[in-house]
Amino acid sequence: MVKFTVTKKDPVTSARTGKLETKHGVFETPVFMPVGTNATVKGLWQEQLKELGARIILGNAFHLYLKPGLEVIRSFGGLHSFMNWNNSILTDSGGFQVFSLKDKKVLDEGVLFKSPIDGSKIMMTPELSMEIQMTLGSDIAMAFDECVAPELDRTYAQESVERTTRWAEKCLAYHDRSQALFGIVQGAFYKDLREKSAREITAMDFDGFAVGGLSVGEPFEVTRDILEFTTKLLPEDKPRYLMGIGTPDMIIMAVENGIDMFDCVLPTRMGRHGTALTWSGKINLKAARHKFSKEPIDPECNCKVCRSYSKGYIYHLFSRDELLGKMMLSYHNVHFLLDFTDRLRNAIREERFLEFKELCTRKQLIK
Ligand SMILES: CNc1nc2cc3c(cc2[nH]1)N=C(N)NC3
Repeated sequence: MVKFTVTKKDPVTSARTGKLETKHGVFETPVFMPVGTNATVKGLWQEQLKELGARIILGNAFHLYLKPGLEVIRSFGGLHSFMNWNNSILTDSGGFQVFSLKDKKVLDEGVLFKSPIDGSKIMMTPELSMEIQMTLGSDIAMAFDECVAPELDRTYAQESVERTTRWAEKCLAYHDRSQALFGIVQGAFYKDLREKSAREITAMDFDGFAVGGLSVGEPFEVTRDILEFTTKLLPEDKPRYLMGIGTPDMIIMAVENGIDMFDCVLPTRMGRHGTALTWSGKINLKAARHKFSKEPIDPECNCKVCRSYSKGYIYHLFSRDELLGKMMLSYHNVHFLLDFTDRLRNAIREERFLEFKELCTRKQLIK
């Protein structure tokens, strides 16, 4: 179970702060959740995540079911002890991952696909997704949903919303509620389908609600328009989670519309490719202009990397494709987003949300 309370509402926008309690601790929202797909946030040790202040991370039912598999996870007594992480974990249901596979068959009882690991045939059903997440023992599990490519026609999008609703009912029927269970609202970019999905999903007894199917390459204005419309249809007293976002402009837009939780692979993925998030925008540490730089990545950042290492040194590490460069940027980027979210939360608490948004615009952190 999770206990969620709204602690402060912004007087002008739908932004709010809250407190979310799981059996692995209490943390404040809005909260950024680093993604740890294969039981690791790539490039960081659990101790580093802790020192950065990460209070909840993501795991993934699909990936962990394929490897190491339920037998291993069960023998360790669940994901927390397997990876020695005793803060909170939210596990995604596999909905998004399965739909990213090219050769799959969507049936009413679930999705038939070939394991990308050994080619074996697997039928991922709502029940199996629940079984996996209960075995993982995460604090928050996600319903098994169908994520459709936005360009699919409206007819298919409607069928998909109906399937997601039926699968949500099956998840609730099967789940033993030993962990919190969140529903996911779909509907692509059709407001009437978003309304239908939100009405059907929020009528069910979920502990929180996610908005799925956004930030999949659509223009920022489309994301904002659909998000603003959909979030207003979600209950105020339960956590609202926008899946898969994590750049400053998306975070500000999501929180302004009343979102409490968000996750993204970007900080570590960008880190591995040499891009650093800073308070004056992104910089590419593979660019030769940094070769002689004695400066930190970001003079406004107080993370361990910025306190001890220069851009010239990190440029060198990337020029030799050294592991340490990737690890340092991953560390810095996760710190940046956690720190950004902390400052955003404080701004809401002190009724300075729009001022903070204005500051981010001036710094060209957001459009
Ligand atoms: C852009 N990234 C992203 N969008 C998502 C959307 C979803 C998701 C994960 C995502 N990650 N997981 C689901 N179970 N459904 C919707």
